[in-house]
Amino acid sequence: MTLPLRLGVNIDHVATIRNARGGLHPDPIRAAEIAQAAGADGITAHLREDRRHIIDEDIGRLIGAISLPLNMEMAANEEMVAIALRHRPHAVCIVPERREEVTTEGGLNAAGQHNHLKPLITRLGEAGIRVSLFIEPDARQIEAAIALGAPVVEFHTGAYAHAEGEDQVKELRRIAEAAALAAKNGIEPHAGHGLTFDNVTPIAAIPQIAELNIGHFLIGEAIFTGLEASVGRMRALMDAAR
Ligand SMILES: CC(=O)[C@@H](O)[C@H](O)COP(=O)(O)O
Ligand SMILES: NCC(=O)COP(=O)(O)O
Repeated sequence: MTLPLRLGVNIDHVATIRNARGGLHPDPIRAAEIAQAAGADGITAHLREDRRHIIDEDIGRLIGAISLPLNMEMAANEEMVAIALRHRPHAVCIVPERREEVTTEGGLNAAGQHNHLKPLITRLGEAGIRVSLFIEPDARQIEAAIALGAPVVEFHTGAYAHAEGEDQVKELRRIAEAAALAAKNGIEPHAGHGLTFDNVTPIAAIPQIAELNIGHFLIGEAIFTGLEASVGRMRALMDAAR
């Protein structure tokens, strides 16, 4: 059975441009509204510890302004859990963070942090927030997600996106096998990072994957064609892949 494939639009880098001058324009909330009108099924926003793009006020405003589910990406720490419990987004996705990183460079080491992650995941789940773990497409990390009781995992597609030729085929196979393993164990598989018009189709064609979270490329493309067209084209490519 092929599941419907949802598109989560990550609006982080609208905030990157806004923060470049410290003002209010461009407003990430306006971007979320346009993305919704263009076919997005959800909005993703990464509240990083260093607030390099999305800031705390954005989370509160997004929840008040949009009817789409908000997937708040966050590090696994008490500060972020408190913010999530205060705002109650539809979902959180726990991602690894290092201040010196340019972007999320790898997946969460769920297998090596069970005792740290388990209470956080439990508290968030008890608050009615759907918890996802941003992991590599790796059986050991999937087994850790099962042990942690995470209902969703999101596979880091960065290695796939940056690979070429046979290496990209191998990464695609890793993701497909990981999606099948997660689904077989009752975990809903998502995917994201580095996806573009040129590389999305094979990922979108993986039948078990229920959601793709895509941001940087769509915001960059929007500079040239507009956000509505950028999101609309990604939506069409994902639909055509199914
Ligand atoms: C987890 C992931 O791959 C992205 O959703 C994340 O938001 C990347 O971080 P930046 O948006 O800061 O590049
Ligand atoms: N979790 C992936 C995401 O939200 C967007 O990643 P990217 O498309 O900005 O690389």
